[in-house]
Amino acid sequence: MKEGKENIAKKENKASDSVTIDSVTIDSVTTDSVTTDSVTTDNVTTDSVTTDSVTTDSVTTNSTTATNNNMTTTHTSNNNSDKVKDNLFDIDNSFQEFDNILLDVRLRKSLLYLFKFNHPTIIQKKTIPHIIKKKDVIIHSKTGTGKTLAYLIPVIQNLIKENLNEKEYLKFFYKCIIITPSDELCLQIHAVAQKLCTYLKDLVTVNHNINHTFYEHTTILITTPKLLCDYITENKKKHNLDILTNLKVLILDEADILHTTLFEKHMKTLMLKYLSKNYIQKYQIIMASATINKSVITNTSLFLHNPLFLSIENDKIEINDDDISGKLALTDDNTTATTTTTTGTSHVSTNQNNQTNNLNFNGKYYYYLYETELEKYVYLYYLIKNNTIKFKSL
Ligand SMILES: Nc1ncnc2c1ncn2[C@@H]1O[C@H](COP(=O)(O)OP(=O)(O)OP(=O)(O)O)[C@@H](O)[C@H]1O
Repeated sequence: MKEGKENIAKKENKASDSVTIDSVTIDSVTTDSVTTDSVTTDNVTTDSVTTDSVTTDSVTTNSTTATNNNMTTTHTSNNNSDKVKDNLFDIDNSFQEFDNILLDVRLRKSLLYLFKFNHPTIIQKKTIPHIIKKKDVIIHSKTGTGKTLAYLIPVIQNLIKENLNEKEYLKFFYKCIIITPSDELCLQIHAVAQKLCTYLKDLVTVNHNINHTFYEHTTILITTPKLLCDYITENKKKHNLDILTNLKVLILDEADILHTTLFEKHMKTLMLKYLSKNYIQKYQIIMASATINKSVITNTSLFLHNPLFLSIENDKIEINDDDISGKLALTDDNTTATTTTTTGTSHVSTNQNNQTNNLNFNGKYYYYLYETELEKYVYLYYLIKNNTIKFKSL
């Protein structure tokens, strides 16, 4: 599937090649609850970035000028935060390009200069405003539609805001944990998050604990269910340290796979013992998945707080804790349609259109039909595990 994803990226890059980004002028950047007077960012490689007037809910930035490796932002506080907060995004009209959404300048810079992405995909457009408002969401869209950035962009934006005023030792102590089924996926997500945080090294740091090579604390930790369980226990035992005390966002990527029996033991421990919704503090939960079925929603109701179901296929559907099964019929139909009967049949297709905005899927994909969900995931797990299929697939 990586092949397909790279093609999407290449296509989008091609489109953005025609846009000159030597000099960017930002008219409006929004940051709330910032009381810092001065924020300095280094490692900026832009030729010239100038922000003329930056208006924020609780902050008005008078001047932001970045030249080569030196960018300084000056903020002045204002108290009107809550009203404006709800209008962070004009969801219907203006959120067509990353260039005109209200993101931190350093985040936008990495999107425009490093990723060379100008436009959000449909699922990103749909998701980002809700995550930025700290809602629990379930992101449901086909593989390769940009779910990773759909949650990373708003989560990192929120972490930037939080960390501007944060005590130094709390900035880098596990504010966000991303759980995903395999080491390979951890590394892939890590690479994307790392790139997105290129200009934010003093505010938001990212790491994974694959191969247990990771001993330093970071703002974002990317991990698997087993590694996370081990890491929590190890820290408790050895250092009497609860690594979940500072948690603000929990993300389950490939949530459908995480809820198969393959991961049952560790997911149950995490959900019932460490991360249940009765856990001491409330944190935001985001789930991303290409297929959502009944068991996923039932299991996650253990710890989701009034989630929004955001899907490309269906319009936004509200799922309340006490109304889960009713809503499920909707998504269940979609899911079963793609996983029906004929055992062992395989297909190869090329040049399929997907549903993202102006993006076409040009790679190859293969699919096999199995009788049960479990067989499908077991098969897939071993394909990924043995590196037969690199990167992700569904
Ligand atoms: N806004 C964008 N513009 C152009 N390309 C994008 C954009 N967002 C993501 N992409 C590219 O699309 C590809 C697929 O993205 P991603 O891996 O996040 O999809 P996904 O929906 O998470 O897939 P999966 O279900 O396999 O996790 C990647 O190569 C990514 O770089």
